[in-house]
Amino acid sequence: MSSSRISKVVVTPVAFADPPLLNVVGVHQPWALRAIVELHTDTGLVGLGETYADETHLARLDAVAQALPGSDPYDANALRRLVVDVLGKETGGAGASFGGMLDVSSAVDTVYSPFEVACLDLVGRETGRPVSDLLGGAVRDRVPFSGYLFYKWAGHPGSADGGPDDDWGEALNPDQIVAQAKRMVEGWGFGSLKLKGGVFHPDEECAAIEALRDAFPDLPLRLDPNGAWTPETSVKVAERLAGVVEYLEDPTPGIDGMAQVAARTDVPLATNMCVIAFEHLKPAIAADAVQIVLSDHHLWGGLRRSALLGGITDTFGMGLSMHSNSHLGVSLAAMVQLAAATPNLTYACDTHYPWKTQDVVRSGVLDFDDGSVAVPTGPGLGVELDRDLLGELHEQYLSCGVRRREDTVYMRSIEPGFTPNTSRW
Ligand SMILES: O=C([O-])C(=O)C[C@H](O)[C@@H](O)C(=O)[O-]
Ligand SMILES: [Mg+2]
Repeated sequence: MSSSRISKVVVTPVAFADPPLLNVVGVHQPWALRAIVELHTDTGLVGLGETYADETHLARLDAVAQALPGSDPYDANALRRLVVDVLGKETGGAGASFGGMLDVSSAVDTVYSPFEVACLDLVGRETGRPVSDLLGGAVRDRVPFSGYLFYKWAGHPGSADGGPDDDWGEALNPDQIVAQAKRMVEGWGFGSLKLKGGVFHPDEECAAIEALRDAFPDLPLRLDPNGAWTPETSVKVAERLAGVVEYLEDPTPGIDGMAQVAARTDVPLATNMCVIAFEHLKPAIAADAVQIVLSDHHLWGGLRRSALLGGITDTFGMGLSMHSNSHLGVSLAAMVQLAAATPNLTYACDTHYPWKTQDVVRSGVLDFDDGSVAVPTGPGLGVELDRDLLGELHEQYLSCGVRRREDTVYMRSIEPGFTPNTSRW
């Protein structure tokens, strides 16, 4: 039994430069926000977690952080009770919204997650075991990721507080998407590709997928329009891309809509939008609405609950993939540890990692080779904070002015008439 207790909790909001990546609700702001959670113990250890940093979420993290000293990092059930209690007092059980695409009915899982990850990091450091061992043991020593392609502008248009322009250039047509994919494949070795759609008419996005198929005959492909299409259009796209994509991700919103599409196509449907909490699994499975669930430990309540999700998808014969949002190295390490210990991870995981140019962890641990990351075998998550970089990215948070993810608001500052493309086509 451990004698260590949590003695101090530090939550540091950070901002890092993010390119103008387009999606169904708008465009990424010049700065992406994350919060880095540090749990210090009275035995001198530090455990790490990473999560969203929208200001409402930050306030909830801070409330939990204040209540946490004295807690036992081994007692995940007590941690969850504490989060439920604190949020009950702070919010009366309100949900949370993360940038227009992800709304959750309860904030418990998203607030609990970075603390649970940091506790597992602590326990791993104390016992000398990698987090994958604490989740049941690694079943693979490398975790495959897919190259995440985005339509994008060449740079952030004339924003006074804009971040530095990126060197990816414009990607607004099939040729430019293929060029982006070549850079992803050549630079990181990805063995599968996902295109973020929901930006242009589905015919154009299908043409981009077909151009990718011609350019990369052997790579599995995915298209994710984040619910931009009606069920009718989704069926037409599925007919056109049958045999071309390994799955279509959230072609249309909602369990009912996805079920209508699933009934009329053999193309597997994946989701990180209509099944984002345990309560959604029963209706989705009953309606056979989705064949693949994208797990996400930030959203599903940490690593153990994500492992539980893996078990449920296995039980019901569903596929399992992994979702990402713009993130830094602590999240990547947690994703890698979880994926390492997930026997039925049937698809390469998503990651936004190639899109960022800054980090808070020391380099050299989480390198991509052949599109995959070697599972760290050292204690805990296997990554260390670089305190200079943490300080730098915190300064960027303080000065950048962004306080929540607002893709639609930012898009409207550039195209005032913009309305989200949800169910548009
Ligand atoms: O698979 C997904 O739906 C995502 O990756 C959601 C993200 O928010 C993505 O759309 C983005 O970064 O714009
Ligand atoms: Mg998705």
